[in-house]
Amino acid sequence: MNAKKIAGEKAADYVKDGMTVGLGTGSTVYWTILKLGERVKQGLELRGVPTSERTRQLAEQLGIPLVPLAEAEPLDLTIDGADEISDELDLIKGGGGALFREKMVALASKRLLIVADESKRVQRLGAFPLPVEVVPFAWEVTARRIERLGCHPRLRLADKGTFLTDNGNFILDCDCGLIAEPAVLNRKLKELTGVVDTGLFIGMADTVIIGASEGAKTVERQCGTDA
Ligand SMILES: O=C(CO)[C@H](O)[C@H](O)COP(=O)(O)O
Repeated sequence: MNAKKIAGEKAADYVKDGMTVGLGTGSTVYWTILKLGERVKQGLELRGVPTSERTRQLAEQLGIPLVPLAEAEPLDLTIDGADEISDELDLIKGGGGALFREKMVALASKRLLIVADESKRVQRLGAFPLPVEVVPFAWEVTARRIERLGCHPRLRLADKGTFLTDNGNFILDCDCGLIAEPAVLNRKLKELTGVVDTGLFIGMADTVIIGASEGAKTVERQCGTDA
């Protein structure tokens, strides 16, 4: 069976009546949103906060009531996918290009629940190129600054030209090698003018649900491991 589906559907069990929930982006949380759509049709009271235009469209098609982030804080829970999950439950996100809104919504939430298949678990982050959202103005200059931090940025392309985020920005996919100190790298990147945000989510995930054909495994953040 589809491991992403198993993890995604399991996460929907965490959503209780009356909750305000951040709805993540990607092919794993897709299954969560589908399940929530079914439950809303059966009477579940839920307010969703989408993390991308793609997710907004899906939720609207399913009849999930949506609310702008500015009117929703604090959210009870956000459910989202990830591109890499370390042993410390630090994450690389942004493979789908939604990292900025995903981070905004997750930071406004009491709890962040991540859904993924086993392939996303790593000992150390960095095999997956780190997505960094940058403003388009003189992006090459920002890329050069990132290069000086020891990363190799590559401009993300789409079918027709440069990939644009929902915020109208570019994504630089940065090969930084295996990242020894994710919090330090995150801080250095965020200090650069031109960088909007990075796909490093440090100390943010509370719970991870890993799907596998034999079922879903849940991993909770250990107290005291926050960055
Ligand atoms: O960060 C993301 C989008 O910006 C996604 O959550 C991440 O790419 C995982 O996606 P998928 O569940 O499709 O593997």
